[in-house]
Amino acid sequence: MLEVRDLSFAQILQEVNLTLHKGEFVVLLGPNGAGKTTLLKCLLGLYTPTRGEVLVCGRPLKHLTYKERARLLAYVPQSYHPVFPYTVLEFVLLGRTPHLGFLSRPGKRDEIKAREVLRSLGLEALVRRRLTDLSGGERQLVLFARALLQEAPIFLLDEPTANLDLKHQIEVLTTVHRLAGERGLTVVATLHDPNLAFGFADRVVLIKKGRILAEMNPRKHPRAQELLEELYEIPLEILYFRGYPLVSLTGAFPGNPLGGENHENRGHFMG
Ligand SMILES: Nc1ncnc2c1ncn2[C@@H]1O[C@H](COP(=O)(O)OP(=O)(O)OP(=O)(O)O)[C@@H](O)[C@H]1O
Repeated sequence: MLEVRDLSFAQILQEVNLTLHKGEFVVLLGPNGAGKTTLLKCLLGLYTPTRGEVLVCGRPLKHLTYKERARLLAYVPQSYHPVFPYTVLEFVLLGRTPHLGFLSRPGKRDEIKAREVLRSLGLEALVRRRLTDLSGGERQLVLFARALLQEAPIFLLDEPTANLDLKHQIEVLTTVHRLAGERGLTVVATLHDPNLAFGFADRVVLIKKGRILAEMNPRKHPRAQELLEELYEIPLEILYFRGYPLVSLTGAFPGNPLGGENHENRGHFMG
């Protein structure tokens, strides 16, 4: 569905190879500045790779028109600062643009779809509110709604849960996971919470200093702890609870006798 071949971008990304399948939910995990957003922007065609290429459904991304790209790829950016005071409904309807003819406007059916998507995310009360007046989390959900309305088969999400409370984090990731399963959507999301990544992703790709450090099966990986410690350069533990890996940082907390400089003793302290 989406293939990254030997991609380098400036000094930021080096020799990235990645194949993303239909219906797969892949999470990019890595420290600040690792290159995750840059990779998403290369996948979108906002940045042109210095080397290598991106293939979408077997076609080089650079050969696709902007409209073709918009039909295939939906993007939710990390942050969005609206300039125009669109209402939520007007803004979400912009997601239909790639499906409309030249100079045509969204019709009644588009509006019904938009309202359905907003309702499915519990946002019906916001329909007439101005985008400029929303909280960061509400705006994030509206961006997600606009991307859903685009009905693209590939979803690129940059920290989709960053401004959301626990309930909405779970709601967004559950929706994404469901859509990947039901509609065969291919999803690439960057996340900063490894526990959410392990809980929802089919595959976790670790990115460090612009390179892929490893790809992991999120449920079980023999070197999970070692790899995450290498990724974040902190001591941590992975505990398994009800079949899910949970990353614990207690070994690094101040006052923990087995933490900090003594973290080589970790693994013996589980209480
Ligand atoms: N337009 C740009 N010009 C120059 N350097 C850039 C540009 N965009 C990003 N960078 C640099 O590239 C590196 C990777 O940035 P990127 O935003 O891709 O990281 P990230 O993994 O998404 O980080 P975060 O988790 O903090 O969002 C950083 O060092 C950043 O400063």
